[in-house]
Amino acid sequence: MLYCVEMDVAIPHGLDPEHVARLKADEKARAQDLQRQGKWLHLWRVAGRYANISVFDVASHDELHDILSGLPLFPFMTMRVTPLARHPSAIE
Ligand SMILES: O=C(O)C[C@H]1C=CC(=O)O1
Repeated sequence: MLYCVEMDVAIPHGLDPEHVARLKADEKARAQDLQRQGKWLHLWRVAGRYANISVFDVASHDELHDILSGLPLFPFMTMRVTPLARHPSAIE
């Protein structure tokens, strides 16, 4: 099942910079692991915003929720999830 997920990141200004750097490093490692597993198919920066648009390929709503809620930056992200269905005019 494919899902488009838009993630907006808002890290509070007062957080310890070392903690933030650790969170970002952990997030990057987790995102790259999920890409290698074929679950995080696309990861695009939204130009001009601390946000991304991603496409996930997972088995269920529950798997997607587990992945998203387990991301290290999850407490600082607002997510909008859109389930994707095949478009009848798509050629692949
Ligand atoms: O930077 C972001 O968009 C937030 C998050 C999503 C993947 C990742 O490495 O960081």
